[in-house]
Amino acid sequence: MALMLKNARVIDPQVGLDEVRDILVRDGRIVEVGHNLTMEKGVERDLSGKVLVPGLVDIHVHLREPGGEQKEDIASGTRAAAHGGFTAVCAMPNTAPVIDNAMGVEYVKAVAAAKGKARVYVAGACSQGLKGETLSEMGDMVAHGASAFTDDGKGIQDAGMMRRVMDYASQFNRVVMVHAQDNGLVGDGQVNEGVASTRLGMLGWPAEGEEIEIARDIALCRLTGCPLHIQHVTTARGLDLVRAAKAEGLPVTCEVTPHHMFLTEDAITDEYQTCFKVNPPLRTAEDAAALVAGVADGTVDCIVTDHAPHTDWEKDREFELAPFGMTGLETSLGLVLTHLVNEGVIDFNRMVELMAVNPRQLMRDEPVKIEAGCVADFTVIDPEASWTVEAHDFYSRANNSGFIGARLKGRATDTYVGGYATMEDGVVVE
Ligand SMILES: NC(=O)N[C@@H](CC(=O)O)C(=O)O
Ligand SMILES: [Zn+2]
Ligand SMILES: [Zn+2]
Repeated sequence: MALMLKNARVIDPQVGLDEVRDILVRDGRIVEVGHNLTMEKGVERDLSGKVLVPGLVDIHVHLREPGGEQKEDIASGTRAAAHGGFTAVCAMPNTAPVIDNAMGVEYVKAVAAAKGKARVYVAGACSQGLKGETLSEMGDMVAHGASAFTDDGKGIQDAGMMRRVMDYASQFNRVVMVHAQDNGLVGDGQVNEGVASTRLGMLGWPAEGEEIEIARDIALCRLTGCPLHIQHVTTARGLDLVRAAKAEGLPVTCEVTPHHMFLTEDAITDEYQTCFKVNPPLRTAEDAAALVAGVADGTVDCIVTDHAPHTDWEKDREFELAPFGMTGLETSLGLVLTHLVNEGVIDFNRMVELMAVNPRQLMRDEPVKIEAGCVADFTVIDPEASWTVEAHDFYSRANNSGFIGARLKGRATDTYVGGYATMEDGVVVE
């Protein structure tokens, strides 16, 4: 099938493009990028006033299938992705059962191929059952299509075990993505340790509970040479550690989430809103500002959502008993456009690097460039659309966003995966 996308402002830093262009697609790939293109037969769309970029990729998403389908499943989670403008996501392995062997990888891939509305990269666990004790079947998982490794949700407590994970993983050209959490320091921490934990009278989660593991894993990266990706960095000093590692030339990358950039510990009031209970916790305004600065100066490699859906009945209870996590797929782009691009903190080119180019590279996938021959994965953005985040608009099965009611400017209107629309005019295509 042929597809003609006309008159969008096409932005792609990989090919130095920021101009109005037409794009002709056939059989899932770009055939031509130019002016006044024509075709004989196919679907034509006029995208005047819209911005078209390489399809956005979120490499930190909890799709919850298998085992957590009451929160989300691969069908609903990838619909939320398409609705948020994402053409691909990386599914975290902390499901039930844990994705720690080839069969699990094959299962997620098969369901995604049958029911998904986005490409799904599968991250395999580093350790069996996320227990941090015995290596998972990494080689077998890579042979069956695993794109990266992580024990997300859990920090690997033992440094020797972490060293074995990195030694072993380094032979497969896959990145080890780490959830930096020292259990001895974090314990039953609920919120950031300091003003928030004192004010709310809850157990604190110190910044050091994250920073010490970041420092340790950077040292192990130096020892093993294994590419290391720090997940959801939340503190100024944690980001400084990554900055120094990069300056040293180590293969270290990192990600930040919109909620850690645009919300702080001050959001949690004496109403104890569980939608703000996330792992790692919301930090101080100074930390959030440092993350934004890192996004602007190049220290941060990717913006990810850590989309962590939960049911209303799990979240609607005492703060200490509610699970950690908030959703993000359907608010991420709007938040980044509103708070970073529209404010002039970053431009569209940098946004594309953070949300499309670098994530694909970390998944060891081929680049998607807006040039002939490349895969036709696109995100189309209306930069002028003003909208309010409302739970009833979500395609996700879950409502646990910390941004309900936020006024945003800019959103995805159309999403294309392999030349097929997964969202058109804001509606997910069935
Ligand atoms: N981020 C969270 O608060 N929760 C995640 C786990 C994780 O990403 O560490 C989850 O699986 O719910
Ligand atoms: Zn995590
Ligand atoms: Zn996560």
